[in-house]
Amino acid sequence: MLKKIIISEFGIIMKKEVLKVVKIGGKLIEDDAKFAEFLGDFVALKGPKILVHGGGNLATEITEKLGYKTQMFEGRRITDADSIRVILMVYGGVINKNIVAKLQGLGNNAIGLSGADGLSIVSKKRPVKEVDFGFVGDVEKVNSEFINSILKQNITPVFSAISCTEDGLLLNTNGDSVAAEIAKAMSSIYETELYFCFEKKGVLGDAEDDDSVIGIITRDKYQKLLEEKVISDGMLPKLHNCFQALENGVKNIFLGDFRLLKEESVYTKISN
Ligand SMILES: Nc1ncnc2c1ncn2[C@@H]1O[C@H](COP(=O)(O)OP(=O)(O)O)[C@@H](O)[C@H]1O
Ligand SMILES: CC(=O)N[C@@H](CCC(=O)OP(=O)(O)O)C(=O)O
Repeated sequence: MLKKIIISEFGIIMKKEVLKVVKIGGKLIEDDAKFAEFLGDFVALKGPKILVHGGGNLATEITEKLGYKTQMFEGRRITDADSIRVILMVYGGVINKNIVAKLQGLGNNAIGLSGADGLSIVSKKRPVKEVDFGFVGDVEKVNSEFINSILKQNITPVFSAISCTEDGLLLNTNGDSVAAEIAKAMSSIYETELYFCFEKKGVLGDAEDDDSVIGIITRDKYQKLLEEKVISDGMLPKLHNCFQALENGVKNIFLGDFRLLKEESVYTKISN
């Protein structure tokens, strides 16, 4: 058990157990060698852990093969009635089940979930403002007690980027948002750490230079990066989610590539 123990002059204070919430992006899932290395490191993590996966790339590929168009706006997919069917098949089906099976093969018991399972991630359809996102949800509630009941059985929950309304409507939800909302909700029970594993070694100061990783991003730095337009596309919701999580109880947040779970990896840390 990874519990932090602090010895003060008044005796021993037991701190909350550490929970790691790890998000893996769709592009990494498709790279067999990198994904295998990532899964090995994930399985080796001690203590309770949760895996959240994306799959945007594969969803785009299948959608286009079927002759439908893909439209993104500020890093989020505009999801019409045809797209949501593909999303459910790809995220909830082939990707989620393959990851769970791979974890089982590595001796790590796991269970694949969408937000509808145990009504674990409740969302609301994104209101139509400047853009109508269609079947896209914003998370409103995470059922932390249900998720904890799985962790307590030593089973790793593996979440796809699918949420569900109270009325039973399945909605596509940005995977980074799902991870951040789970981490926020679990912070009432655990000391929570959030890891975003994606294509790059961290947040880059220069999009052309893969080695220009910014070590620490504070809120002030984040505002500057936004103003200077150093961040774009999928990095916009990713960093927005990071600061939301930091302000809502998540202790530590890291962004990096498939090696992020290794001790010696290069990464960006999000800080106040
Ligand atoms: N400053 C930046 N540093 C790193 N990546 C950036 C930056 N600005 C934009 N990006 C883009 O954001 C992408 C990460 O977002 P996204 O594709 O949604 O990740 P994920 O693979 O987790 O889904 C990177 O692959 C990169 O193309
Ligand atoms: C609403 C929305 O944008 N949902 C995302 C969910 C998948 C995801 O986040 O996948 P990656 O992590 O691989 O980008 C999408 O459909 O692309």
